[in-house]
Amino acid sequence: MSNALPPSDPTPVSSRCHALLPCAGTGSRAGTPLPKQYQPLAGRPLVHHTLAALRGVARLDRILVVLAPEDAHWPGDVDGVEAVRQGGATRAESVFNGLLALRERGVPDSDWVLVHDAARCLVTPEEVSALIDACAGDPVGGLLALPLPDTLKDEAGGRVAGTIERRHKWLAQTPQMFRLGELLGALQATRATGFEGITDEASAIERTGQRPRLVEGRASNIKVTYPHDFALAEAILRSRA
Ligand SMILES: Nc1ccn([C@@H]2O[C@H](COP(=O)(O)OP(=O)(O)OP(=O)(O)O)[C@@H](O)[C@H]2O)c(=O)n1
Ligand SMILES: C[C@](O)(CO)[C@H](O)COP(=O)(O)O
Repeated sequence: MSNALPPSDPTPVSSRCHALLPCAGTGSRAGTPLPKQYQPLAGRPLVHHTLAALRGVARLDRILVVLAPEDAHWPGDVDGVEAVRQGGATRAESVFNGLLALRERGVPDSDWVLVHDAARCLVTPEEVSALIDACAGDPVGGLLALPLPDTLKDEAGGRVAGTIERRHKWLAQTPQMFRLGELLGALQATRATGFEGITDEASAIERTGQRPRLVEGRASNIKVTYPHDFALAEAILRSRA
C-alpha cells in the first residue's frame, strides 16, 4: 500500500467572505452638490449607513472601499474599513481594481467577495447574511434580487411597443457574491472591450457560461439613484431607528 497522500485540490473550498464597495461614482443622475454617496442622509453621509450595515455582518473578514483617486470626502479613518483610491471610469472597472487590491493584500482566489454598491445604503445585515447562507455551498455564487412586481412594458418613441412576459424576470440588487479568482477572470475577459455590457458582477459571470443563484431580497434595498430617492431612503432609515 502506498503512503502517498492524495493530490491536493488546486482550488480549496474557502468559506471566508469579504465585502468590496465600489464608491467611486459621481452620482450624475442624483443631481446633488456632493457625490451621492457622501450626501447627508438621516444625519450622516449616505455611505456610512451602507458601511454600518456591512459592519453588522460578523462573517465578513474585510471591508474594502474603492474610492475615486481624487475623492475629497472620504473621512479617512473608519473603524474596520480599508479604502483604496483606485476607482475607474466605470463601475466594472472600479470593481476590477478593487478585486486586484484584495489579491495584493493576500486574499486567495478561492475566498468569496460580496460586491455591494455604496449607494445601496438600505441593505441590512440580515439580507447580507441570507445571501451568504444561500451561496456559501453553491458552486457558482449568486446575488440578491427581486422578482419583478409590476407589469413590464417595452417602449418605442415614448409609447408602449408591447407588454413583456414578466414571469421569471428579476431585478438585480447587490450584494453579489462570487469567488475572487472567478470574478477577476470573468471581468478580465471583458476588459479589452472596456467591460462593455457588464453592469453587475453576475453579468460577467454569466458570460463564462455559469448561472448565478438568485436569492430573493427586499424591495427596500434600493440603489439611491435619482433626486427623489433620498427622501425615501431617509424615511426608511428613520423608521428603523
Ligand atoms: N466609475 C464608477 C461608477 C460607479 N461606481 C459605484 O458603483 C455604485 C453603483 O453605481 P451608480 O449608482 O450608477 O453610481 P454613479 O455612477 O455614481 O451614478 P450615475 O450613473 O448617476 O452617475 C455606486 O456606489 C458608485 O459609487 C464606482 O465605484 N465607480
Ligand atoms: C449593480 C446594480 O446595482 C444591480 O442592479 C446596477 O446594475 C448598477 O447600475 P448603475 O447603472 O451602475 O447604477
